[in-house]
Amino acid sequence: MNWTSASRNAAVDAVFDAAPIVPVLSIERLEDAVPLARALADNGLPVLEVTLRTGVARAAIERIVREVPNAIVGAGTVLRPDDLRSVIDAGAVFAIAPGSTDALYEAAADAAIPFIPAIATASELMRGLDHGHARFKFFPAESSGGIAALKSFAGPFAQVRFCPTGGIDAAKAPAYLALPNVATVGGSWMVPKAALDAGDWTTIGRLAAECTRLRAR
Ligand SMILES: O=C(O)C(=O)C[C@H](O)[C@H](O)COP(=O)(O)O
Repeated sequence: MNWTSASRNAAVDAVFDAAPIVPVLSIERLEDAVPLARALADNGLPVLEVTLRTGVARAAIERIVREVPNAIVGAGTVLRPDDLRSVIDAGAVFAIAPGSTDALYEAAADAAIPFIPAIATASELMRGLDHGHARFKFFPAESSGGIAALKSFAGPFAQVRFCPTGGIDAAKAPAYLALPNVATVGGSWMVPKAALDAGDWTTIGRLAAECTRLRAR
């Protein structure tokens, strides 16, 4: 794919606009991947960020892609060009990073799937704009200025849309979603570790359903 700014923005917007909240997942046991993805996607959160923080992450992406057709599966914690290539092979439909590097921007320029870099400062954002990106994860959102920072970015960078992630929970998400430059919000609060460890898909499904009501404000 030879991305233009417009085609990349459109591809990322299709992901951003598919759900108000993006669960950020850290899957330790491969057998959890499909029931977890179903609990989320069947309760209104189809966009999933499966982080490459665990050994089974790529295999988890493959399984979810194969067995949960209503999920929109992306890979998170993509740090290097090799990560990008391997998640494309696994079937991820988007890739997202906690930051941004020249190496990743170069690898993303002709990658088969859209890449969503993260920024925390105006200068990082401007480097992304130079590479033709106008859709970013804002990470780590809460500790990088949160709502106030996003309001400040809206002035000079009116064309940019964000997915703030990092330190956000159900109580904080509505104020982010109310900002015109916030498309969707990432977070892990709907997958509490105790529920995941216990295979309590009912609780995770209920928390996911609650996320879909956060946009109604
Ligand atoms: O691993 C990555 O690529 C990340 O960007 C980190 C995650 O986005 C945050 O860990 C979000 O998690 P919470 O703060 O628990 O909601």
